[in-house]
Amino acid sequence: RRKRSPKRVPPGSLGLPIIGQSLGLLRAMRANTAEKWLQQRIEKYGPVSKLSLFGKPTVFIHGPAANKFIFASDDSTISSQQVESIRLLLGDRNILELSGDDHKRVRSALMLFLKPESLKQYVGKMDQEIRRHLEMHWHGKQQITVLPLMKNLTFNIICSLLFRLERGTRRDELLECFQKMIEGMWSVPVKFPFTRYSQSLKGSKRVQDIIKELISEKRVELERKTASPLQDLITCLLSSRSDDNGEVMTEKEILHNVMLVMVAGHDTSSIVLTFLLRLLANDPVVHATVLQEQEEIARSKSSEELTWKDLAKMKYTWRVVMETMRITPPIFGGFRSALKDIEFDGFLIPKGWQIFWAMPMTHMDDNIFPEPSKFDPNRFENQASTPPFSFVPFGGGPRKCPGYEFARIEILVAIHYIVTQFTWKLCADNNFSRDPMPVPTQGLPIKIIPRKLVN
Ligand code: HEM
Repeated sequence: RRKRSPKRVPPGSLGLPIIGQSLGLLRAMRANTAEKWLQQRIEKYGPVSKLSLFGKPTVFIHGPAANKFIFASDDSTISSQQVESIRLLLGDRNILELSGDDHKRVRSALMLFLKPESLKQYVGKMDQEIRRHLEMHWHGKQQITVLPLMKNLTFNIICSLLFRLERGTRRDELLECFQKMIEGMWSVPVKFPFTRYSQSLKGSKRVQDIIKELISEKRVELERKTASPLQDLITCLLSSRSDDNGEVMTEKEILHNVMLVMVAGHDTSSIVLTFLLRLLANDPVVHATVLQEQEEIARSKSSEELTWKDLAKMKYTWRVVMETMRITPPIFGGFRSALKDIEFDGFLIPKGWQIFWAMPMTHMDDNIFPEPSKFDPNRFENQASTPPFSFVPFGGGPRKCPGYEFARIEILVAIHYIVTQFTWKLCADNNFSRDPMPVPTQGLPIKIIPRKLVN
């Protein structure tokens, strides 16, 4: 009988105990040189290497096959893995913590509201929220800072669409506590009273209390039939029923998943919008083409508000959004955990080790996207030509972002009104750091000039 040779763990070094290579990676993220840092590893050790990150032995993998392995493997082989500090803030029954049937059940319930057929009817509501935002925060101003405003906008859209929580003192309080929670989310999880993390925990506690109140109120409204099941995400989750007519999600699961959706949906879209504005300021040709497409839509639209049909016409603008996410994906990468000994590319990933994947490694690969640093939205003209698992800003497989359509609608509606109502110029340099999401210098201050509206 042929003896199978034992597989070996990938080359590389685990570095110093506990610290490993964490500080090096974090430093590179902040200096926006993380891609270079990873490239140097690849040159030194090859495409698969071992290192130690955040106290755990880790295998770094990259490329389309690695993305496929991460996104398409079944969750008895590798599991999604969240940092303990974040689990404490969002709750242990949020979808990122779930696997197998639990994950499928909660995901299907979320999709009832987030699927395009449901969201179609809310384009008008998003439209109103965005126009109100521009009226309040842009008109009459000469200079604004984009990132905080976009965060405010996406938070308000989430409150209005997902919770039907309209403007007022409760929404203001929710925003205040939510911001407190977010500020310390990625800080060192030390729970002394004065640390950022303990402030974050306090914020999370108050956010959870407000969401619990909302859930109870909506439960009563549903019973009295003064609310409809599809009016917002919470009523949708409360109303979804299993085959035996039982509730699909427990109250705790509804709470923890509402917490997660608030975080997942607010940061990512606001960053895409911010980088889109930065890019349009830097590229007059792309800006002119987007403006032309949006002005044509403004001229031809049949009602005051944009409709689902109008969004379908924004083909070039969406390509610009995709190219923005290719060059600066809001999510740099992530971690999974090996649940058993696994082989990848001829190497052993031992049970219990982390697996680290990084999105920019395929987005900036010149074999997949020629001249990767060039901003060229037309590379997405024929989307079928992009190889599978190469362009993954929304992830892939069973955990692919369920908020894709929600994000598409809010980004397109926002950009429609911004380009047709304003021109703008950057006031700071073009640099950004990662924290771990990309953050432009000073939050991207811009000078704005209102345009004459087209008829
Ligand atoms: C441009 C905006 C967005 C980007 C780039 C984005 C990106 C991603 C990515 C890459 C993942 C997968 C992470 C992984 O596999 O480890 C993900 C998951 C997720 N996203 Fe998004 N997202 C965006 C907007 C949203 C919005 C608007 C919502 C909700 C309204 C949302 C809700 C979620 C949820 C719930 C998951 C977890 C899915 C699961 O584990 O099954 N995202 N997102």
